[in-house]
Amino acid sequence: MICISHVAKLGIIKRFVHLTKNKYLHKKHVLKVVPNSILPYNSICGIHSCPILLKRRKTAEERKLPKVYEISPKSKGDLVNVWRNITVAELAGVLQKDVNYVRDLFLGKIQGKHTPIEDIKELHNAIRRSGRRMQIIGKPVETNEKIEENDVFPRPPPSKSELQPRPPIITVMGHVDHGKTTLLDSLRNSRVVDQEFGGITQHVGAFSVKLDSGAEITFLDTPGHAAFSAMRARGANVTDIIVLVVAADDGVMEQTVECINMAKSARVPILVAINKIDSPKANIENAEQMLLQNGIQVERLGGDVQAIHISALKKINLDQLTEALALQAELLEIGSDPTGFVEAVVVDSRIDPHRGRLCTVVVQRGTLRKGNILIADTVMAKVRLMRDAQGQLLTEVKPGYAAEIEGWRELPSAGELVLQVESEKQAKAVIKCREGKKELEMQEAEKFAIDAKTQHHQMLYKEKLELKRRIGRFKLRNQGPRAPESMPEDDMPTLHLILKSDVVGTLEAILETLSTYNYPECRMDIVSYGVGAVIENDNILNTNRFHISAIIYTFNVSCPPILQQKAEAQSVQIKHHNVIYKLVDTIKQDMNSILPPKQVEDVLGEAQVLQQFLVNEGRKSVPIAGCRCQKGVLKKSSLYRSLSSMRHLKNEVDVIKSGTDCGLQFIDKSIMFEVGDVIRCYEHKMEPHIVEWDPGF
Ligand SMILES: Nc1nc2c(ncn2[C@@H]2O[C@H](COP(=O)(O)OP(=O)(O)OP(=O)(O)O)[C@@H](O)[C@H]2O)c(=O)[nH]1
Repeated sequence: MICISHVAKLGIIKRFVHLTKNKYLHKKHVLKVVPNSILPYNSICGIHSCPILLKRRKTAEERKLPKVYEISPKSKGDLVNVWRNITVAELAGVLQKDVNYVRDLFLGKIQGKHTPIEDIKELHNAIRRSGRRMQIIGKPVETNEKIEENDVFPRPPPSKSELQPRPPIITVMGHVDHGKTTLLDSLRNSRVVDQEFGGITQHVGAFSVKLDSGAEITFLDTPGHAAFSAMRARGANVTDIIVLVVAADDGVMEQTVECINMAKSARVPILVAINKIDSPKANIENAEQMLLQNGIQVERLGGDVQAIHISALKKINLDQLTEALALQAELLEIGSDPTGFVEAVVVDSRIDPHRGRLCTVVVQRGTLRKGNILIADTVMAKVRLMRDAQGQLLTEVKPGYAAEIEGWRELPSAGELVLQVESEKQAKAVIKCREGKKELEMQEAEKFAIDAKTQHHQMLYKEKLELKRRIGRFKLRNQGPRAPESMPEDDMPTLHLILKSDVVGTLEAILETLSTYNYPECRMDIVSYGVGAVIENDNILNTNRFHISAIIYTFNVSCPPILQQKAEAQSVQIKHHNVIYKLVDTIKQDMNSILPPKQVEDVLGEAQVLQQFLVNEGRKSVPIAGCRCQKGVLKKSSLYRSLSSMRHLKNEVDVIKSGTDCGLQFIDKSIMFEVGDVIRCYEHKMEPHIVEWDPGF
């Protein structure tokens, strides 16, 4: 035992502390040095008074390991309510601890925040580790109202008096290579197109252009298609006008038509830019005619869609295009309310290696400023910096303008609606509530999927049921005669039968037994079945309705004598039973009696090949099997019917008996023999056909 009284050499103490695994090392601690440990005894001796408290630090490995909570064998802690498939986040709520604490309780076996804990035993152990007890209850339903309470929504539309003019937001769309990027590039006066990999638009964002008139226009500098679809998919219609770029040398192409349809379904006005007019192959009339064929009638052809003929590359008529856009925007009376909480739409988001998460938004309402707390779906941002497309820092962003925002905790997706909230606390509450909503939606979707599956199963079940009914497998009190036309017209031997039983239960049991019948060579046709004595109708069925002769099988029911006589007169058989297996036997016999006899092979004898001889016949050598008859007899007339010669020694014989050697030659001379082959002699014979049916008893 050594008493530590002074910490002079921290390094030594650290090593010592590491050895002891004590949480704190204090001068009052009495420590034991294990012989042969890495700490030499002398290094501790001579240490004097120690006024400090040392906290043992975790090693890197220990830091990685989840905290271990012991399971208390007889936990008498608080009782907590949990439910099956409770998630880690939900359990954290129940235990009023954070998610990491809960993860530790599971010893790192469960990681995801929203992972449901399926293993009840694991859950039980984890709760015991927390010193509580658990009881399983049904999952508490969080009502929609409760969830809605914390969510935020866009404000109601502003009144006309609150509206102030704002730049129109333009999306440029068109077929691949028709010049969208070049147009945006020329409008912005930068060379985006040159920097693109393979010439395909990858740059994403939005920028505003100031016209000579002082008016401004904001262009969504994105592959119009993708941005537009993403925004539409999330219900955000950011675009005021679509510029449809059509290359004059190519005309309307597949994607041009798609864009027209998109614009129409979103009810966004179109302005056509017939591009590449500088190209020698340019055919403006043709392009306009093609547009007409696709429902876009330009002004020159008597319609109301403006078409500006431009060259994006040579910057021809670009002013005309922007002026036309400004004019159209004026006609549309585009305006917005720049006051109050910000409402915006995410145009794009990306991660910059130096600046972190960035997201370009177009402000639709309110004025965006540094420090604003924003929320997009379940992602929040505290606006740290705002820049325009040229990278200039902005102090505020008014409606109709775009800005790239820094300060996002995670990346929001394009098309998400961005809303300003009062504080980070409110943002967190909104996120929680939206996550709750999503979970509910997921549960709904799951429920929907389960319901759909159940319905599908029920449908299958009903179909099977119907099938069973048709083959007479299912219980029905009285199943009327089936339609005569439901019987296939073929020559297959068929036993037509009518069943009469005393009670439904027995009838059901008989039908169930009959349903096991599946011998393919004789059909069982249950014409009708029912409960009760044989009635006139059962009998008449045979002659009048079906022109078939069905046998009436009764089970524990009688047949009035008069009907019996009538049946006999009409050669209708009525067979009475009171034991099911006997009834089944009778049915089998009746089936056997209608089946024609079948041909079977009757093995007469077997011979084993001992040697193969090759005998010359004329110029050919033919094989002969030198055999010994081992079973029965070999008959020349029956053996394979292809035997050309059967000899004992040198004599041609007709029969070889068991134990006798012989030489066999087949008509088919290509048959070669090997020692050990078995040659079987058989005859065909006719046998009564016996139905194979195992009803299970
Ligand atoms: N002659 C001529 N060529 C043009 C004009 N505008 C674009 N181009 C050329 O057409 C090609 C395609 O132009 P882009 O601007 O990349 O076309 P895009 O529609 O953006 O293509 P994607 O990004 O692939 O959808 C490039 O080689 C441009 O130089 C024009 O006005 N005249």
